[in-house]
Parts: sequence; structure tokens; C-alpha cells
Amino acid sequence: MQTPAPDTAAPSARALLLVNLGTPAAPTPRAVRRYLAQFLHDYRVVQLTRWLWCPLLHFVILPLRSPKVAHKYAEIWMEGGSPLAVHTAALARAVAARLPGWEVQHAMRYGEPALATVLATLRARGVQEVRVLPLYPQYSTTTTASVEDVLARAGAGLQLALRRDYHSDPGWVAAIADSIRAHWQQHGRGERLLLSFHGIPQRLVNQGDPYAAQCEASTAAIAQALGLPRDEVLLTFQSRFGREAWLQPYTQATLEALARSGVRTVDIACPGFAVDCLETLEEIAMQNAEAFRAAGGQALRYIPCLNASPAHADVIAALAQAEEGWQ
Ligand SMILES: C=CC1=C(C)c2cc3[nH]c(cc4nc(cc5[nH]c(cc1n2)c(C)c5CCC(=O)O)C(CCC(=O)O)=C4C)c(C)c3C=C
Ligand SMILES: [Fe+2]
Ligand SMILES: [Fe+2]
Repeated sequence: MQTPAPDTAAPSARALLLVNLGTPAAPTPRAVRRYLAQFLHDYRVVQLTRWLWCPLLHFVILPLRSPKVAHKYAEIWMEGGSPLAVHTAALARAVAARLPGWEVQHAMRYGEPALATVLATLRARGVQEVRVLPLYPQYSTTTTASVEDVLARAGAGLQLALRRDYHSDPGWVAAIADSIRAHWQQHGRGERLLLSFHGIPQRLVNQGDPYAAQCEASTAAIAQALGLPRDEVLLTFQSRFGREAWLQPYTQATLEALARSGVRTVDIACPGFAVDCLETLEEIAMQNAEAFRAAGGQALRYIPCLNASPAHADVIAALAQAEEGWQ
């Protein structure tokens, strides 16, 4: 890793570091392969012994998956890059505008800007106290704990504080509920409201990962903020990877069953994703919308993530300044 050049500008007393998953640098098989290789070598993400996993990954999964996934990225690519990168950077700028006196940066767990490099840059600039906020409202060993691994490896010399989750933070819940209400005001209300969260293997939940319980708690809080009984909001899990059972019910199977049962319109939001990305824009808004129509539905109406909206920036800035919740 390169040592960043010292910066002569006076450092802020403290920094806020927003961390997201990361994304390929380009919508090409080569860039996607590089990204997936880093992602899928993380033991937090795939818990298979290396001698079994590495041959499968290098000789089967990466060669086959990279071109297919690159094509999907190409369909959603924005002028400034991958949506996840564009929206995360914009969110960090919007939060910075609300936190004078703080240095606000963003980093990615996989790809660029790499978390370890950003930590080294902050250290070189003389920043001492860093509040690290992974942009995952719900804690999981597959995501948040993986960020913690890097902090443990690369955070020496910095006073680090971590916000582990914000799945039931009232400001965040209100912002999600408001975004759903705004969608209803603009498009009218669909016959069903579905909240789709990224899945994880059921095995990890059985081993104690609190992710599923936090998704349920978020769903209950959002339903309450909307003034709806809990059972009027469907909770499903998307983006299954591999063959083992993941958290259920699965989003696509649920949408197809709804369409087959005569439901014509479904509103769908993805509150586990801070910003729009491949899994929301391609999987939900394109692929699942097509599957819903193919099963007899009329319209799957996707409600965008909070992205760099003023409401989201307010929520993140308030979390950064909160006295409680940092460890
Ligand atoms: C929101 C939280 C996320 C959890 C939990 C999560 C778990 C998880 N993901 C994979 C495998 C893949 N995920 C991929 C994309 C992806 N995942 C998240 C978030 C969570 N993942 C985001 C925001 C994205 C989109 C990134 C982007 O560039 O837009 C991918 C890459 C795409 C693909 O090849 O399909 C993989 C692979 C596992 C295995 C896992 C838990 C074990
Ligand atoms: Fe390997
Ligand atoms: Fe994922």
C-alpha cells in the first residue's frame, strides 16, 4: 500500500467515515472480476475452506459470473460511474455540508476508495478521532463485521468509534416512511407494499447473526411509522448467492406468487440499502419487475433508496453527532 503524502492543511478535530460495500471500477468483465475476487475471498462473505473455495472461485465462478454481471452493471451505469459509487460520494458531500468542523470521507470495503487507504490518509493528515459509520442499517457478520476486521487491521494510531447499526433509529425510520409516502402521493398506492432486504444464508442466522431480527424490527418500525398494521407490509429477502438456503421468503418467488394470486400492482422499497446499486436498480427494478409481469402482474413500482437526499443526509449527520450509539 502507498503511504499518502502528508497534508499541510490544518486537520479537523474529528472525522466521519462513511463505509459502503464497494463496486467495480468499470462495467467490464475484467473490472467486475477484480471486484468479485476481492469480495468473494472475504471469509465473512463465504465461509468455505480455501482449498475447496479457491479452485471453484478462480476456475468456475469468476470466469462464468464476471461477464454476465458486467452486462448487468452496463445496464445501470451512470455518467459518473457505478450508481453505488456515485450516490455514496454524493451522500458524503451532502453530509459534509451539514457538519462544519468535521472531515467527512467515504470508503469502500471492496474496491476503491479502499477503507485501509482512507484510514491511512486520515492518519497522515493528523486526524485523531474517527467515527466510522458503515452504511448498513442492519448489522450482519457478512457486512458490518467485515468492516470491523479492516478497522482492527488498519486502524492503529486512530481513535476509532463504530456505529454498528441504525435499524430502528427513529430519524432513519421516519425518512424511509416519508419516502414511501412521497411515492404514494406521486403514483397512487399499489395493492401491496413489500420491503425487500438483501438476504444472507439462514445458517449464519442460526449461528447468531442478528441480521434477520433487525430486518424484522426495521419492517415493524416502518409499518408503524406509516400507520399500517405490521401484517400489511410484506418482508422478503433478495439477491441469493449459491445453493444453500438463504433467509426466506425470497423476493422474486413472493412477487410471482402475488401476481399469480391476482395482485396487479406492488410497491417495493429496499430499506437495507442506503443507496441504489446493482441489487436494487437491476435485480429489483428490472429483473424482478419483469418476473412479476411474466407471472401476470401489471406493475412493480420501485421506490428508490434514500441516496443523497436531504432527508438522508440529515439522518446520517444526526447519527454522526449523537452522544449515544458509538462504541
Ligand atoms: C445490504 C447488505 C448486504 C448484505 C447483507 C450482503 C450479503 C451478501 N452479499 C453476497 C454476494 C454478493 N452481493 C453482491 C452485491 C451487493 N451486495 C450488497 C449488499 C449486501 N450484501 C450491495 C449493496 C451490492 C451491490 C454492489 C454494487 O456494485 O452495486 C454481489 C455482486 C453482484 C453479483 O455478482 O451478483 C455478490 C456476489 C453474499 C454472498 C452475502 C452474504 C453472505
Ligand atoms: Fe483464491
Ligand atoms: Fe451482497
